[in-house]
Amino acid sequence: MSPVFLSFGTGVELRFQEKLMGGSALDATGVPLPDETLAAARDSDAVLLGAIGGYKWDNNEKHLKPETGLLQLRAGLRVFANLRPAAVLPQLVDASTLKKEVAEGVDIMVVRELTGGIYFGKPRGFGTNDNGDETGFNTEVYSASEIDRIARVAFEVARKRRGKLCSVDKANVLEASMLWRRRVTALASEFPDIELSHMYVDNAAMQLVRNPKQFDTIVTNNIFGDILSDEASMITGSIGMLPSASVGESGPGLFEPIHGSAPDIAGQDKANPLATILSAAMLLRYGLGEENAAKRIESAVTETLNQGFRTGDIYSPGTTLVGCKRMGEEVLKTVESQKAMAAIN
Ligand SMILES: NC(=O)c1ccc[n+]([C@@H]2O[C@H](COP(=O)([O-])OP(=O)(O)OC[C@H]3O[C@@H](n4cnc5c(N)ncnc54)[C@H](O)[C@@H]3O)[C@@H](O)[C@H]2O)c1
Ligand SMILES: CC(C)[C@H](C(=O)O)[C@@H](O)C(=O)O
Ligand SMILES: [Mg+2]
Repeated sequence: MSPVFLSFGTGVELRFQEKLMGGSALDATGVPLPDETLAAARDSDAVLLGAIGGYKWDNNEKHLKPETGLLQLRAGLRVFANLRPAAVLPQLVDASTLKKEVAEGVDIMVVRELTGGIYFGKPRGFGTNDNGDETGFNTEVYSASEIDRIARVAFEVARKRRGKLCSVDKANVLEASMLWRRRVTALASEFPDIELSHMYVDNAAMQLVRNPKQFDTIVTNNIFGDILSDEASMITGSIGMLPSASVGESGPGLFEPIHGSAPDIAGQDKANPLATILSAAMLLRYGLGEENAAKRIESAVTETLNQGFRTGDIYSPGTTLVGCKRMGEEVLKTVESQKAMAAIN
């Protein structure tokens, strides 16, 4: 596709290129992440990713799965730090499955390690044990430097928030977690202003629904971060609300909703587009340093919710049920009217 230019009304002009990955890339090229896509992503200032996956490719061999393409993209861009904010918007308290007094005011940032751990550790594969029984195996492995770099990001993130960092691990059982806890604890002396705590992941999963307000910033490994961020999303009302930003030491960041392709509702105009729209806001903020443009998108989302528009996943009585397309159009309308207001003032 040829580049598309978009004027943003804040003095920001973006040039877009669309590239295939995941199932669409598999169908068109036979691989989930074509070289051309990775090269274009590396050559960009930031990458916005649509959710991948679907039943059609679920039984593919591992190297031909859409998910493998996503892991290759994350690794290829070296975006080891995945920020997943889960904040309960006042307009959506009623959409939370938790009681109002538990959900109200929750504002958590999950800092998930994204390019290491069991997702990438070797050895992995299938085999046969001494009894002739088939096995499947993966390896949870972290190096000290991988832990240090994600912990540093998390301490810095906590510093810009409420100064509390909870490191989540399984150090009562797993060696990789024992090293994790030791390194995070050692780093704490560089951040004396941050209140560091540690929690086992099983307890953290429970505490997130018991009393989520106790959390400010959470730092954890790849797989625990995957699971806990989905859990945290439900406190906010829906996984359809949660954006994410993945960043590395240099190079473009990767911005994507935390949800998947929602194949159970595909083609029904039901999906909530706000997680993706809010990922675009994160792209502007963290990827391009365009804070004003990011705020403009976020306030358009807030305003659209204030006007009462809701997709099915965040619907509550008294609000207006709309589909995915209409929700997107309403956000766009709000951006346009804010742009017009800004031009008048
Ligand atoms: N980053 C990604 O691209 C990503 C993330 C998670 C899962 N996946 C892939 O997506 C596919 C489906 O996985 P899954 O069903 O476990 O997870 P999913 O996140 O796609 O869906 C889980 C549930 O949440 C609902 N949901 C998700 N996004 C929604 C939205 N925007 N609005 C309303 N409801 C929404 C779905 O309808 C479903 O009931 C799989 O192939 C999986 O590998 C991709
Ligand atoms: C699709 C899958 C590879 C991915 C992950 O496990 O990281 C997804 O669940 C996510 O949370 O982005
Ligand atoms: Mg996930």
